[in-house]
Amino acid sequence: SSSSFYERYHSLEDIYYWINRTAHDFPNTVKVILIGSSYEKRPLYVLKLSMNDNPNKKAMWLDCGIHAREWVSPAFCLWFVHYSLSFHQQNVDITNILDNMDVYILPVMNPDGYKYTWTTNRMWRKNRSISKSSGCFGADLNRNFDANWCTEGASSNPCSEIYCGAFPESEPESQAVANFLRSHKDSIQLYLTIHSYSQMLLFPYSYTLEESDNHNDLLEMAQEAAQKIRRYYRNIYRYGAGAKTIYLAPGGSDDWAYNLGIKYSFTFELQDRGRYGFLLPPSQISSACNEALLATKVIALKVLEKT
Ligand SMILES: NCCCCC[C@@H](C[SeH])C(=O)O
Ligand SMILES: [Zn+2]
Ligand SMILES: [Zn+2]
Repeated sequence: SSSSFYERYHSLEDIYYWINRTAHDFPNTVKVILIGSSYEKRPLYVLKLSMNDNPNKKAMWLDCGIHAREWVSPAFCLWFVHYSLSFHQQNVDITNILDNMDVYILPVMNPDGYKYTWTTNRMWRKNRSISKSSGCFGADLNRNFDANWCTEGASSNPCSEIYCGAFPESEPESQAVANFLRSHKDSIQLYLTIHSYSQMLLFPYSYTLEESDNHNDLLEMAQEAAQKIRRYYRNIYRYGAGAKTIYLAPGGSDDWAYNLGIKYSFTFELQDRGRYGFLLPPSQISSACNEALLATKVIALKVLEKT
């Protein structure tokens, strides 16, 4: 049954097929937008979910697969699209969200890295650009954005797992996302970026211990989401500003989107807390994605209340 499709990890080719098949099957609500290409010239496809053409609708952004080895992340983007298309008009929460917000979904932000984890090195994190001087590959796309770029919590060593790149947006993948968000910043009110693992709901800032101006709003939203996950799924998610809750991490997509003006910006770290880590078994995809879906609903509904 189709539910088993969404409870498995899929190769990059399968995901590209799924993207085009979904747009073909739902021509009135799903559009494919090519926002750029990866270092190895693979397409960066964004799916736009739009349930109606209300003129002054706002939007939210959801990206997955920025880090190659975090396979449950793309699994959630597919899960979210399937759930939205299957339960719009049935589930009151997703109906409320989709009636009032378009959703831009980037299922695999780092296709070269994702492919590499399927063919060569399951634990690869970065993209696959090459630094001629060092002969090492890849920049950490979540350190490559123009937000306190390459300060403490990133490395200027191209062989490091947290290499910040040659300069901000030096990588085609982060440049494509930044360009799209810049050109849609007036309509996009919520930015979500999906990672694994450690079960955390994080918000700006990660590049400094300073609090963001709407820190209390963001804290309340993350807290409510974590409390709902605890109540409905009996699972524990920590929450808070990134620098304090996980570690200092400059050049992140969430901090950059926040400073661009997208004042509701979150990084989700999905299951688990280390037992399997990045190698989360497919049998846990549904629980991980249901938890992420609940957090997404709570936060998106609160954004609609507040704006
Ligand atoms: N923008 C930084 C949010 C906090 C760190 C998130 C993790 C996900 Se693997 C990281 O990029 O190291
Ligand atoms: Zn990550
Ligand atoms: Zn992580």
